[in-house]
Formats: sequence, C-alpha cells, structure tokens
Amino acid sequence: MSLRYLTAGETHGPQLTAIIEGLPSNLELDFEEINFQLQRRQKGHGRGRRMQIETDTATIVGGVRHGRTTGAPVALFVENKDWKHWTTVMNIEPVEGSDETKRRVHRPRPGHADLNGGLKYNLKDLRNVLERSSARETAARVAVGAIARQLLARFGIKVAGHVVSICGVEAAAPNLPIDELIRVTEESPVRVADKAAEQKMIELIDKTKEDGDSIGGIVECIVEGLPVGLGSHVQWDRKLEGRIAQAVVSINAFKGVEFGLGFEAGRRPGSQVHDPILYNEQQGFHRASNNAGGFEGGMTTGEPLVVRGVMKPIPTLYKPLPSVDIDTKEPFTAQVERSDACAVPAASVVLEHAVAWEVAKAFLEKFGGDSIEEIQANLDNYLKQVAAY
Ligand SMILES: Cc1cc2nc3c(=O)[nH]c(=O)nc-3n(C[C@H](O)[C@H](O)[C@H](O)COP(=O)(O)O)c2cc1C
Ligand SMILES: C=C(O[C@@H]1CC(C(=O)O)=C[C@@H](OP(=O)(O)O)[C@H]1O)C(=O)O
Repeated sequence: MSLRYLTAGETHGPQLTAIIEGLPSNLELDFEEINFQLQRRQKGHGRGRRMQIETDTATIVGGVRHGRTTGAPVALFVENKDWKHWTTVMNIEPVEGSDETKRRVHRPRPGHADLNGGLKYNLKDLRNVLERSSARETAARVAVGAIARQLLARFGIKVAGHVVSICGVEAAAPNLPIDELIRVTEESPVRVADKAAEQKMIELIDKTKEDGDSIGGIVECIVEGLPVGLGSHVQWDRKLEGRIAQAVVSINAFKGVEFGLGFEAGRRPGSQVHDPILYNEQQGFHRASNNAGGFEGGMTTGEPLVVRGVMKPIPTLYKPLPSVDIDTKEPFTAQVERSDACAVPAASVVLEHAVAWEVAKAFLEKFGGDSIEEIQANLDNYLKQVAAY
C-alpha cells in the first residue's frame, strides 16, 4: 500500500484533521520538531492578525505509541484557536438570525475560490467555499509533511526551503551547504541569507499593505542525500518530477513550478543545459553540474533536487477589485475578509513539506517495507547494487 493522506477541516472550524496511511512501524517521531515546522509556517512579514491568534501544534491521536509509529494509520489534529471567535458563524445547526450573524459572503473575491465554488456546489453563502479553500489547510499539510521529513531524515535525506524573490525583489542565491541553509532559513523571517534583500522585501510588503494591495513571489526547495532512481520513466504517473509538480501547484496560490534551470532551459542550447556524466571510485557516477535539478526521465539522478514554485499575489485585497453581488447580480466591489498581504515566506515552508511528502512516498515505493528495519535493509541492498554496477 502506498503512502497517502487526507485532510479535513475549515479555517474557522474547531480543528484541522489529517490521517496518514502507509507509514512503516518503528519510526521514532520528534513531536517538538513537527511543532517547530508548524511554527515556521506561521512566521514571515506581511501576514495578517490571524497568525497572532494561532500557536499551531499537532496532536497525534492514533498510530503512535511511546514515540514510535506502529504501522497503523497516524491521525493528528491542529487546533484553530480562532474558532472560539467564530462559533456562531460556524455553527453547524441552522443559525437563527440575519445574514449578518452568519457573516454571509455574497460578493466573490477575484482570485479566490469563492465564485467557482459557489456555482459548482450550488452554495449561496460563499463562506461555505472559502472556509475550506483557505490556506489554513496548509497547516495540516505541513504537519503531515513534517512526519515525511522525519522519515527521510532517518535515511540521511535533508530538506531545505528559502525565498528566491518577492514581487521582483530578488535575494542573492544562498550558495550554502544544506545544513547551513537550513540553519539560516530557520532564523530569518523571509528565509534568505541576504539581509539587504530582506530589508527591501519588508519595506515593499509594508508599502503594499498600506496601499491595500497584495504581492506574491518565488520560493525554492532543495533536497539532498537522495539515492539515484526514485520515481520511474516507465509510466507517466510514476515520473517523480510530475508528481512533485502536482503537489507544488496544489498549494494555495501556487501557479507554476520549475526544476533546476527550469524555463531558462528553453532559451539555451543543449550543450549549456545537460549535465555531463563523471565517474570516480569514491563518488561513483555523478554530474559536473545540476541544471536538471536532480531529475532525468522522471527519476532522481542522486544530485540535489531543486524545485521552485511561484505564488501569485494574495487574492483578498483591502482595496477590493470589481466583482458582482451573487444575489442582485449588480456590480459591487469584492468582499473583504481579514487577510495576509504577503505569505511568501510561509509558502516556502509549505513547499518544503509538500516536496518532502512526495519524496517520502517515492522512497517507500522503492524501498517499502512494513518496518524501518526492513526499509533500511532494502536500501542497503540497493545501494550495494548501485555501487557494484
Ligand atoms: C500560506 C498561505 C497564506 C495565504 N493567505 C491568504 C490570505 O490571507 N488571503 C487570501 O485571500 N488568500 C490567501 N492565500 C491564497 C489563497 O488561499 C488561494 O489563492 C485560494 O485558495 C485560491 O486558490 P488558487 O490561488 O490556488 O487558485 C494564502 C496562501 C498561502 C499558501
Ligand atoms: C489561517 C491561515 O491563513 C489564512 C489563509 C487565508 C486564505 O484565504 O487562504 C485567509 C486568512 O484567513 P483569516 O481570515 O482567518 O485570517 C489567512 O489567515 C494560516 O495560514 O494558518
């Protein structure tokens, strides 16, 4: 059975819930580390007041005993502290009273899921759409991804993420060893080592907020320590690059993905794109460069994965765009809900965990076993085979 998960829960409901199926037994979990990753997702300049209300922590309620997985489904939840302010609005029983009491949403925000969701599910209160389409759900995804990340770490695979640019303000390429990049990005609110760029980004976010506008940006995730051959060329839906692309673009507001050189590869000849193959006793087969971003033929090359995602500007604008009232069909400006002006640093943390999940899934497909020990034996055996090739 391959690794899978589902999440449930609304942004202003009591909690977000996740169930993970297919984890091996005997994986020791560091609960503090899961919560640390959740707290990283809450940080960064430009977020709205909601992040001051929440202190995200994951409570594990199934599949773990004495700090280790048992092989049973892992169930967890992340509480929404804000729920206590929304109990009337979110009451699942019919609420007596006016639309005002229900905080009904009827003027859809361009860029959000409001209008499509309302039309598709025949919902006249667009809150029923926004409650689930909110990126609050990414807290559950980070909790799930943090467990996948610990599985990978158990086998020496490390994941880092950082902000490449915010609305055109570029950070210098970090060019740091992965442990150092992880350390720096754990400290910096915009997750770059480039303090000058960070200051410019902060000023731009403040100005954007003042103007009632919003901005997006580009984030990057790097994974190191992978064996060659995760994923497969033999069937379209087994190509790991494609699976990661789906995971990345599924993150709220992510509109594109690149690997390695990415779109730049379309502007260069092959001689300046493909990574020459080298061999020596110590490293085995390896590459002179990593323009491919760690993939060829939908399989890992053994070089670091380099995955970039682009986040569009946040849809909710305090100076709202034109919209149409779904009741009257009259032109109106879009509804304003409390909102972030920029969530790019948080999005870099979500990216890390979305990528970690897909990599862990492919890792278990390749080396799958019911316990950590069985997986270790399978991995060791494969690495021996590759070394002797
Ligand atoms: C970390 C994070 C925080 C976000 N915060 C907001 C927000 O405060 N307000 C908002 O309108 N959209 C926010 N978004 C984006 C919306 O959730 C997203 O645009 C919406 O679900 C529509 O989906 P789509 O943009 O993927 O098409 C956020 C996204 C992320 C990743
Ligand atoms: C709650 C989170 O992000 C939310 C994502 C979001 C949206 O529309 O996507 C809208 C805002 O919700 P609220 O109106 O409750 O402040 C953000 O705060 C979170 O990241 O944990």
